[in-house]
Amino acid sequence: MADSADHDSLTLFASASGFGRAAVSVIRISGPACLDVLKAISPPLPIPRRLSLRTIRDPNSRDIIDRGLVGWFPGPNSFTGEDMAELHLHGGLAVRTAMLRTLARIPGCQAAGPGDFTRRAALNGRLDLTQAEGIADLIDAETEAQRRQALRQLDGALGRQVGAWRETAIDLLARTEAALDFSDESDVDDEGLDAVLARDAGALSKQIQAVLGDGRRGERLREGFFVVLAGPPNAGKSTLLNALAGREAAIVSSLPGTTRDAIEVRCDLGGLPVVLVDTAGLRETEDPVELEGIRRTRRHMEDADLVLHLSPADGPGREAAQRPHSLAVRTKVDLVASSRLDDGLGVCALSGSGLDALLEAIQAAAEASLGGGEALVTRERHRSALTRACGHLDCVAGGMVLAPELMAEDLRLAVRALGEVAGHVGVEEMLDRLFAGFCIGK
Ligand SMILES: Nc1nc2c(c(=O)[nH]1)N(C=O)[C@@H](CNc1ccc(C(=O)N[C@@H](CCC(=O)O)C(=O)O)cc1)CN2
Ligand SMILES: Nc1nc2c(ncn2[C@@H]2O[C@H](COP(=O)(O)OP(=O)(O)OP(=O)(O)O)[C@@H](O)[C@H]2O)c(=O)[nH]1
Ligand SMILES: [Mg+2]
Repeated sequence: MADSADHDSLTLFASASGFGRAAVSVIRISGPACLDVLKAISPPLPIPRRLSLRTIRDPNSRDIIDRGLVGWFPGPNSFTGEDMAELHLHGGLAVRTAMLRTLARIPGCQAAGPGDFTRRAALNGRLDLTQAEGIADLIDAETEAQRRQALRQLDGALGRQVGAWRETAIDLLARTEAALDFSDESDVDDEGLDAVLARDAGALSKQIQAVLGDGRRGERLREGFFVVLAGPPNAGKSTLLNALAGREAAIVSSLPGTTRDAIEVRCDLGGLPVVLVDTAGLRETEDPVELEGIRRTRRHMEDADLVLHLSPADGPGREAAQRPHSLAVRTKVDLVASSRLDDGLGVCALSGSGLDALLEAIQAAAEASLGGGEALVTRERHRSALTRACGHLDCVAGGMVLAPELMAEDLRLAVRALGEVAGHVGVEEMLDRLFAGFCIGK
């Protein structure tokens, strides 16, 4: 965080393309010194918003750093709203290091922290807080459904909806305050106004609650659908995880009690983010390490969106599904004659037989949980602010008994809670929290 109220005079720079080796790396610069920096390192100044090939030099030594493409984006029509520049360099480690060092030596320039560019965009009114979150989610999106949801939020879908609710609440507040102002004028009949306000507040609360009643799909799509592989030691949990992941993520052995720590593998099932968790086999044991592993298994099973109960086909009968969100799966079906297999899910992780049907079943469960329409609420932050707003609106809605002053206060608190979502209030603090999870250069 290089920014605070009086730091806008600083010009920030950072690699916008990470720190690995690549064909091209992009360095972004934003702030009042941009124009002078470009004139000093890569004259002449390019035509605005058109990448131009330039020799880029250290302004003091005149040493050539690289020959690259330079972009000049004068404010206020830039991503941050400030003057901005981009240097598209060869993507080598030494090139980037030399460039960043050179920029750091230019007076008024400072290396940006995580999220600093987006923070400036938000503080300059180019984005609201929900759109800034959309950017963070878009960068983190690993699957198609996550990408679409993030893009929708970046496009302002949540911000617009909450903005409209806030306008409605402001309107209710204005009507209440008008009634308060005129209440001592005996000829103004505000009899019945309370009832109308209560009804309108209740209607607004219902609208918000309808959106909140989405089964947390938006939040869960960001987190992923958690599938826990559970069952007795040696059931073949780790072998199945590896087969599903397509790599040797977990250690497999014929010794029961091999897996102790939970092992997570992220995958993409039909565009949905699924996290497979291999766990320690459940059994009675004295081994303190294994006991801890089993304790963790139980915790993972409680938190899971879906539990696969694995049991070897050559062992005792199929376990009945213990919870609604669980599936019984027989493993090692190669060990028994096919005539002895029941109709349920069965896999042989060694040959891959049955894996497609299992993946289909997992995908169907993930679709039932995460799919089914576009969620607006994507973070607990949104949910808690909207829930608070509903609480205040419901006080007004249920409130023939409330004094108009108290109605006004509840409406004010509802407006405030709704304002938090897009960052009309408390924006600095929210930005700090959000950008703690951002990457540098964004
Ligand atoms: N090279 C490069 N690619 C990039 C970005 C970038 O900053 N640089 N982006 C960075 O996130 C994303 C694109 N987002 C952007 C959003 C707004 C503006 C911008 O200049 N907006 C101005 C002018 C718009 C116009 O001319 O149509 C504005 O909104 O006023 C640029 C990029 C992804 N790709
Ligand atoms: N024949 C056959 N053997 C299997 C199959 N899947 C796993 N095995 C074997 O079963 C043994 C146990 O496999 P693991 O995957 O380590 O079992 P686990 O459930 O993870 O066991 P713990 O981590 O100890 O709880 C290993 O020797 C595997 O090679 C299968 O489909 N068929
Ligand atoms: Mg194991």
